[in-house]
Amino acid sequence: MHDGSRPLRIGIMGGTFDPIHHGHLVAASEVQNVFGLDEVIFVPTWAQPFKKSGKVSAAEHRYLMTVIATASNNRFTVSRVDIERGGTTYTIDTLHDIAAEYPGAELYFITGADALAQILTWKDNEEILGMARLVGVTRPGHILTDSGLPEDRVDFLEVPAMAISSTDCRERVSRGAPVWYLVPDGVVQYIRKYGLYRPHRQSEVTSMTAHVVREQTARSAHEEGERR
Ligand SMILES: Nc1ncnc2c1ncn2[C@@H]1O[C@H](COP(=O)(O)OP(=O)(O)OP(=O)(O)O)[C@@H](O)[C@H]1O
Ligand SMILES: O=C(O)c1ccc[n+]([C@@H]2O[C@H](COP(=O)([O-])O)[C@@H](O)[C@H]2O)c1
Repeated sequence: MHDGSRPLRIGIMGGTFDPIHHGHLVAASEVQNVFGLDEVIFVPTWAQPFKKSGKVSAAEHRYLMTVIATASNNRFTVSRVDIERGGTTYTIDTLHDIAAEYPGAELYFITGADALAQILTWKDNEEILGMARLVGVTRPGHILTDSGLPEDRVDFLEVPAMAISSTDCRERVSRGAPVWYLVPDGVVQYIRKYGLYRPHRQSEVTSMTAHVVREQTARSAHEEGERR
């Protein structure tokens, strides 16, 4: 338990989490343990800059799955900062919002090898490195390199190999294959309850929450505006 004798150490795991899977959870748990983090905050994106053209599930579904997946871990929490801000999700904004909530805390931004390799293309990456240490974790199929990042701001951690991706989970559900043991049980049940990742036959799935309907209406209006 944190006794106030040192700054709080806060991990931040940003992600699309469509859906959250055990690769995310193992990575966060390992970093928490090795770096003695007081808390790891999972931050579901609103619109990741490099994934804007792809179809992503409603943020409320991704947020709720993340809450379900992390609920049993005392040190895991979920933040809505990126969802509430809306627009394109830039990590620099996430860091400013979390830093404002935890003044004086040391921030550790956790990324898989694939995301780390792109960090020099992220908005305000120098400022990101000034605000947080980066922790790059191994991920099967991706090479973990520093990509020219300053050595004193980046740490590398080998985590148990989990060859799981959200893309693979979505693809499995769409063809009726199981995702048990790839994602937490509650997430399997949530996916089934709301008919996620399947061609929708709305009458057969539990109706969507008002939040999701509002979000989908707002996104459609926004996309319509952009087409004009
Ligand atoms: N199996 C894994 N092992 C280690 N890190 C992972 C793993 N899966 C995802 N990550 C990291 O978690 C963060 C969020 O990932 P994200 O939500 O995009 O999952 P994903 O599986 O890569 O999704 P998608 O397949 O839809 O691109 C990123 O930093 C990513 O590198
Ligand atoms: O800030 C940026 O320019 C930027 C560009 C790409 C990705 N990110 C962040 O990287 C995190 C992982 O994203 P993703 O899509 O791989 O789950 C998430 O928090 C994104 O907001 C951030």
